[in-house]
Amino acid sequence: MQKIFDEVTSLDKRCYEEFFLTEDILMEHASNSIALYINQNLFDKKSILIVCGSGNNGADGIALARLLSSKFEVNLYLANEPKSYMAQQQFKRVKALNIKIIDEIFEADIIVDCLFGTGLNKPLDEKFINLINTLNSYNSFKIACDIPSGINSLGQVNTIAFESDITITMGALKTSLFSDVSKDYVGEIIVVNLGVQRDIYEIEANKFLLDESDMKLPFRNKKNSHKGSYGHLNVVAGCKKGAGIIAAKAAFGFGTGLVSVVCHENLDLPYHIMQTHFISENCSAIAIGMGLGKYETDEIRKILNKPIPKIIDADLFHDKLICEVLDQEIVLTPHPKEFISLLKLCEIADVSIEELQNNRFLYVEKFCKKYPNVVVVLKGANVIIAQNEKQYVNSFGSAVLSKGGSGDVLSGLIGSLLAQGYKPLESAITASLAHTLGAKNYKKNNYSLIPSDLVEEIRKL
Ligand SMILES: NC(=O)C1=CN([C@@H]2O[C@H](COP(=O)(O)OP(=O)(O)OC[C@H]3O[C@@H](n4cnc5c(N)ncnc54)[C@H](OP(=O)(O)O)[C@@H]3O)[C@@H](O)[C@H]2O)[C@@H](O)CC1
Ligand SMILES: [K+]
Repeated sequence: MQKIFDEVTSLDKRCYEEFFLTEDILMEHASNSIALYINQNLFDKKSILIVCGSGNNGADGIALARLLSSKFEVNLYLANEPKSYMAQQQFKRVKALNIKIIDEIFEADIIVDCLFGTGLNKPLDEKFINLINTLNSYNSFKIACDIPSGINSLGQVNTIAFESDITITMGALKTSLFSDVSKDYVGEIIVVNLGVQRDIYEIEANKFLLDESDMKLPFRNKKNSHKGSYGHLNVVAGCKKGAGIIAAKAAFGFGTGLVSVVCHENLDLPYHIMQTHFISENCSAIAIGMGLGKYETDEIRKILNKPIPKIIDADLFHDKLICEVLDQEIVLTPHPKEFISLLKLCEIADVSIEELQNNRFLYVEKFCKKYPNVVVVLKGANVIIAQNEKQYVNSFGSAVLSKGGSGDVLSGLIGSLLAQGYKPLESAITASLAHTLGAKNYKKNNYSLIPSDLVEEIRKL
């Protein structure tokens, strides 16, 4: 996994003060890294439009123009006068080299967006909205320098942002690149060094970007084992029984030895899934909430109070009952609408979905501060998995998963690992990664996935 930082100004400052690097050295590495990417990956292109703002993001772009000027047809556009010290220095250098500065933008093979980076500090005015709109309309290969212009430090987009194919970000990953809103703008994200290796540039962090290697699939090491060695998951089914059945099938395919659906009515289940009317004697984990609908509160309370690992989903996030069990080390898998209900029930915040989506990391942090034992999996374009002070981002998700039933598969996967004895946090991380990477492997198209396809792909991981 890779560290993510809310801000990097203090990390840049540490480079000056502790490693005696200058702003100029850092910037030369920043601009050189973009030049290197273009030289190595886009050498067949001819023209480049570099669009610069007045601060150091703009300065990166002006330096880039100097580095690429003899190899490409470079068109440098300064949207505002260079204002920061480094922007003025870089400007002096390109002027001395007679590099072409254009007054009007036009489409080029490559666009590099150097309008605003970490310094965006107010909403864009009409001039910049129009400029970014025009850039977005071009059919060029689009590179964002550090951060797509228009995304602020909290990962919010006020009106518009640059839609990049790739974001080359300086020094370390930033939280703002992983808001749900940012997902439509950042493209592929590449981190480059600023004169010291990344592990030296970076300090301790509480946020992490998950990599594929963080998925620890439940491979079996014991040769002398039987089905009981791999746990017994009980999935509590409610009114919408399909949800529980989808979860049960996913859990079975993910390695749990035995899976039973708990339901008072007789169900038509696949032959390998069992049915029980009450929680099984040897139950090693419970999945509850999905499709629950109307239920007998006392019965659910009794189940929730059993000292057995649990994954809780869906309808229970709208019931005060949930607050009674938040001291347990349980896994909760709310989507944004369910999470705002949970925040309200727990008297943490009464906010709209928009407010939550604009500040996902913040509200997860507030929740985990109050309930440090709970593992939260906040669904979204970038899933946040959190416990206590640590937050993990799974950015492998895609629109393929935006379907009824996808969440039930996830609950089943988490329940499966809990039943097999994995810890709640590791269960949530591996299950979430398997869920999104399985969906990524579904190659037919991005609209037709059904839960059984997803389970099939996950079984092949
Ligand atoms: N520090 C380092 O060592 C290194 C830094 N590096 C690079 O520096 C970047 C950060 O630079 P930065 O701090 O100068 O901020 P930046 O993003 O250029 O924006 C500030 C400028 O924009 C203006 N402005 C803001 N909002 C606006 C708006 N809505 N509409 C209009 N104008 C607006 C603002 O104007 P002002 O507020 O002063 O009026 C100011 O002039 C960072 O992302 C990375 O790319 C790398 O080279 C590595 C080494
Ligand atoms: K930018």
